[in-house]
Amino acid sequence: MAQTHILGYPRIGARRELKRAQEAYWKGSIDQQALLAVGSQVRSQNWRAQQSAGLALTTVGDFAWYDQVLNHSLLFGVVPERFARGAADNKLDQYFRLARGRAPSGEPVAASAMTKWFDTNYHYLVPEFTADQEFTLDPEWLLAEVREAQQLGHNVKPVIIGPLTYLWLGRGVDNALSLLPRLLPRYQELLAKLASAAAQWVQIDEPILGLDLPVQWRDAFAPTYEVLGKASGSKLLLATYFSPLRENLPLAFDLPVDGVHIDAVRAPAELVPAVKALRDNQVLSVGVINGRNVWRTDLARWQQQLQPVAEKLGDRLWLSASCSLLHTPVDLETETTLPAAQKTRLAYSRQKLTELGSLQQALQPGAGRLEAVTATESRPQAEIVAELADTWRAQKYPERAEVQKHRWQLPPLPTTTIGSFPQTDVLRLVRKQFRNREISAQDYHDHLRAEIAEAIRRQEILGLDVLVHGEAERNDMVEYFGEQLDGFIHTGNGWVQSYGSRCVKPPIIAGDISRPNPMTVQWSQYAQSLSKKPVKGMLTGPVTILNWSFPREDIPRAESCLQIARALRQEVQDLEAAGIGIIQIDEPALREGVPLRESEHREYFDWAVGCFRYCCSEVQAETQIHTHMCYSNFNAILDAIVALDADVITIESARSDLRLLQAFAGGSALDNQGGYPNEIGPGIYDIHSPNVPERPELVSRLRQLLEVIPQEKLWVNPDCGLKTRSWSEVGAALLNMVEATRTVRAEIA
Ligand SMILES: Nc1nc2c(c(=O)[nH]1)N[C@@H](CNc1ccc(C(=O)N[C@@H](CCC(=O)N[C@@H](CCC(=O)N[C@@H](CCC(=O)O)C(=O)O)C(=O)O)C(=O)O)cc1)CN2
Ligand code: MET
Ligand SMILES: [Zn+2]
Repeated sequence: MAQTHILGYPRIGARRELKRAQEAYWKGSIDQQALLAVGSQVRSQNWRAQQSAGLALTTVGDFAWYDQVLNHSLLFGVVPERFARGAADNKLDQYFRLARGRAPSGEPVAASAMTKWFDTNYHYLVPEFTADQEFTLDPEWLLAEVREAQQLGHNVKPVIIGPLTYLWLGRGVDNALSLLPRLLPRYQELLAKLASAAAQWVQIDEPILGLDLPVQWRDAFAPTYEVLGKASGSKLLLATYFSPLRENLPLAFDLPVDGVHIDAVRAPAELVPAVKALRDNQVLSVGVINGRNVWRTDLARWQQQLQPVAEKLGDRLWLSASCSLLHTPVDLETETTLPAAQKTRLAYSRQKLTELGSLQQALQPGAGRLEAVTATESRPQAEIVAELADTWRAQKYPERAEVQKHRWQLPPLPTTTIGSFPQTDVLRLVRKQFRNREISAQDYHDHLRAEIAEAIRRQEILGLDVLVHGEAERNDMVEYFGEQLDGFIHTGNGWVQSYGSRCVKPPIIAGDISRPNPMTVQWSQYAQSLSKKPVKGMLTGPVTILNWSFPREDIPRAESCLQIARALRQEVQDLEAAGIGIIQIDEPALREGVPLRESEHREYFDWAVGCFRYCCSEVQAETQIHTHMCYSNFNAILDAIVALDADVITIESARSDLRLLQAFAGGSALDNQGGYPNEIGPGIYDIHSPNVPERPELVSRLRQLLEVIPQEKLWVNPDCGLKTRSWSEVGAALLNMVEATRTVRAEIA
């Protein structure tokens, strides 16, 4: 009989218990003991969910106080100098300082860099290596969790990130692979410890096997796993996900491991080759339940496809979700307000465990045929791309720039912000009261207007040049639009971890999308009425709305993206007609939607970039279009960014070096690119940390920027929106930013 297991489970808790406990601990309102207790509760609930769904193994090691990659940095002693002080007495606080730059004990320090986990909206903390990096093993946390689960009666399968993926994720050395000989012995020791803790199986994740790997990285797999296979007293399950294995498929199955997991949702065509490549003593774990979406699985389809595999492999077939369930919400049972008709179509993490059991039953000899779902017809992607062929604005940038310069009369180095201002406790509370019908729509709207007026007043006092309304009306930049548009389901408790304690509630695209009413016009218009300075209209772009929602599975993503773009184009036109002359269309998720395999990039950019341009293809030359992106690492997609043809782009750059900006500035000897031809606002300070930037450091940052970017193209702004910060931090930081800009303006006048 086929066995069942999962690669990982969400750790936020069914009601975001962990988030609340973390934040309370950081604020000082609960002590460490209380935080530890909540973590332990979440773990035992997760394990019980797996056990009671009949899974053969319980996955342990997927829990983290902040991030699973950071767990590994502590596991292997990858702790940069600046965090080492004061560590001995409080390990958890050291961990939080690495993650966020501060903790209840110890001095504030610059936090580790954060970046996207493959093509997801989850962020991990980047390991910081040095050329003389030493690795030490500190397995106590992991071993304690293994013991904790065993004491609760679980058949434990620990999960760790494999050495090659871990090194791949890090920064700080030119060739991280050169560190492998020093890291590998620590993995050997760890595997020995897990085996003596009686782990029969260990899951070792190597998702980089789904990437276009440089040859030296591919070549490193065989010798690495030769060593690990021998060292391990446990059986090893090599887990891959998010992408087809393609040329790495034979490589993966040839490794001396006892099983391989493939993502059959992202790579259905690899099921047959995987069965062929499987060696006699290996198990094949097939991820058929989608770990990246919330729709119920078409089990009939998998019953049919897996029947012959199940007959051939017997208990060497393992059934699983495609990837860790970290990326789906926890439990559909906590949704109390969703209509039954919607609820029956959905499966969150807990329901996915049940689906595994149902599929297992359906693959038993003599099981009845499951009822098939009828597929909807959809038009081919080529037709969509054809519809997007001509979306360029009537005038080219140089011509537009002239008109816009004349219209706005901005000072050199114009200052602005990215859109959101602090979402205060009061604001969230008022929104909650409105949602629970404790206050009227009128009262809620009055409150929002007061928030907007306050944001405008503060910006006027600070002396910023291009203002924003502050996004007070938005719970989230994607969820808000999902609620305004037809075709989306919005959930009450569909939370997914984004980073640390921060979660998002992605809306679900359930049908064709359209815009019944203007979505932002009244707020922007009100804000503009309060100031003579331009106030930017603020929209989330079509690609970001798509990528940060749960998509339909019955039509191509490009089709939904175009539907969203049509709705946004109407909104853009309405904003322009209401006198909003600068409109920002954020596309922070353009980057993460890029397929992991380069061969698929072209097709993605054709429709993604086309959809963005479609939103603004009708506006007047004098209307200035801005866009915004975060999470640096833009070099590889600069051509696509240029093709968006926005008049101004603001990007995150404070934590990255000038190499990034050289690419934007052009003339980089490395790739010989022409750079970004329009205006650009590289973020001059990091908004993810509570630390306030000092004026002298901002002045020198601006001087550096002027060395690579021409003065007439340079804007001044923070890295990203300010919603997660407090007003006291924001006021102090922006004042320093404006003052630093004045200093530098005087120098160039
Ligand atoms: N979708 C998305 N992805 C993104 C970003 C983003 O902004 N949106 N930014 C980047 C970084 N990621 C981020 C992700 C989340 C948050 C964030 O602030 N999340 C908030 C939730 C935002 C939200 O929806 N807030 C709701 C309130 C939800 C809530 O918790 N309400 C309480 C009541 C209010 C309270 O006590 O706080 C409750 O229901 O119990 C609102 O404003 O209405 C959080 O986890 O705390 C920030 C950045 C990349 N990916
Ligand atoms: N306009 C948005 C904001 O300021 C852009 C955020 S990008 C994650 O919050
Ligand atoms: Zn941003």
